Amino acid sequence: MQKIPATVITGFLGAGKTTLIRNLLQNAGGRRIALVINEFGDLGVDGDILKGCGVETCREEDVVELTNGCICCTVADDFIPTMEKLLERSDRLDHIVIETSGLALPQPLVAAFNWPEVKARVTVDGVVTVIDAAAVAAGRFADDEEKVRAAREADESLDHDNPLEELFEDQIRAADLLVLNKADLVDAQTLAGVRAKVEAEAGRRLAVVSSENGRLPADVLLGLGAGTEDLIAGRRSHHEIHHADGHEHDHDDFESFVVEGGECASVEALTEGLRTIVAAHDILRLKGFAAIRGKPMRLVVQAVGGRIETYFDRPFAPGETRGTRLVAIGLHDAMDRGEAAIREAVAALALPARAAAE
Ligand SMILES: Nc1nc2c(ncn2[C@@H]2O[C@H](COP(=O)(O)OP(=O)(O)OP(=O)(O)O)[C@@H](O)[C@H]2O)c(=O)[nH]1
Repeated sequence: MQKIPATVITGFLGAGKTTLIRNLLQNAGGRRIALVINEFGDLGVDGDILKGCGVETCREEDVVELTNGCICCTVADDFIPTMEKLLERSDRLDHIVIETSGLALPQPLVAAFNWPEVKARVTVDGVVTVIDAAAVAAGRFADDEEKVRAAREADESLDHDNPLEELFEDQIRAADLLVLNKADLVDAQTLAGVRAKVEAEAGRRLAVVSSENGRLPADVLLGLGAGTEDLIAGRRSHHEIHHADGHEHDHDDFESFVVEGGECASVEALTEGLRTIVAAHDILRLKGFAAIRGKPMRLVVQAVGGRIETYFDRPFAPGETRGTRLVAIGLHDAMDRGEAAIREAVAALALPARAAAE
């Protein structure tokens, strides 16, 4: 029996994984693709967006959402049973695509393909790591070396591990293909610099392509034939190197919560308000849905750092609450400190209830 190929799409929060998958589904050339989507945070935004993308070959039953924690930590409880269920109808599947959460370490997930139940039937076609070229160029994943040096001088015992930097490096190390996405936001020279940086980080030769909005032919993303489950032991993460004692990997460094508010006056008012909130509280990622007075459609809201995008995707369903629901993700300390203020500020963006009802 031929094994079903599975592609793991990974990359940091907001790098463009869902956008790339959406494009892939629209250009799948008739392939029947099942999607497994894992998100950090309790709001299934990516699944909701992909289910609503209107691609005929992507049926609702082919999209499985895993929102019960980060996929790399719930492999046994969630991922293996999900794969087994998908395989029950494998005769109708050409490919499986797995979108990890932006905070996942790909290594434990890929290693899970060596579990006998899965290994007999599926092979990892490749790990595709999506990189936000603009964020790399802006230094989001690198420490300010001057600051680190000063902090170390002040306290020699300081254990330097920037969680963003580590995750970024681990996701690159796991890759068979690197996608330098958001190429539209940087110039050619900057893109070349980003490429050199990630190639150096990978420490081995691997394919690198650039993209705008994840637009790449399906043949570039699928059919790598890497068999990554057999290679992953040689691509160890920082975590595996530092915690060989079996210490559980968790996501203590990051935190997420869902914030809610009422209808807003306009897209501009909402966007400006959110921009201020994101900056004031160092929110890394904010995404979800909102309602604008007088507009029957639901507004999708996507913030990656200070860059905010919105679009209306579908009418509110009868009985569906018209309001703002956003998942906010950031470093644990910043989010803990800011939670009450963030909730209050998002709630304050809404029109007074009476005006909203008018
Ligand atoms: N300018 C620009 N924006 C992009 C590009 N790719 C994605 N985006 C935007 O970046 C934001 C995040 O994109 P997503 O595809 O949701 O990113 P993600 O990696 O799935 O995010 P998480 O699942 O939250 O980790 C959205 O507003 C996208 O429209 C690109 O190539 N250029």
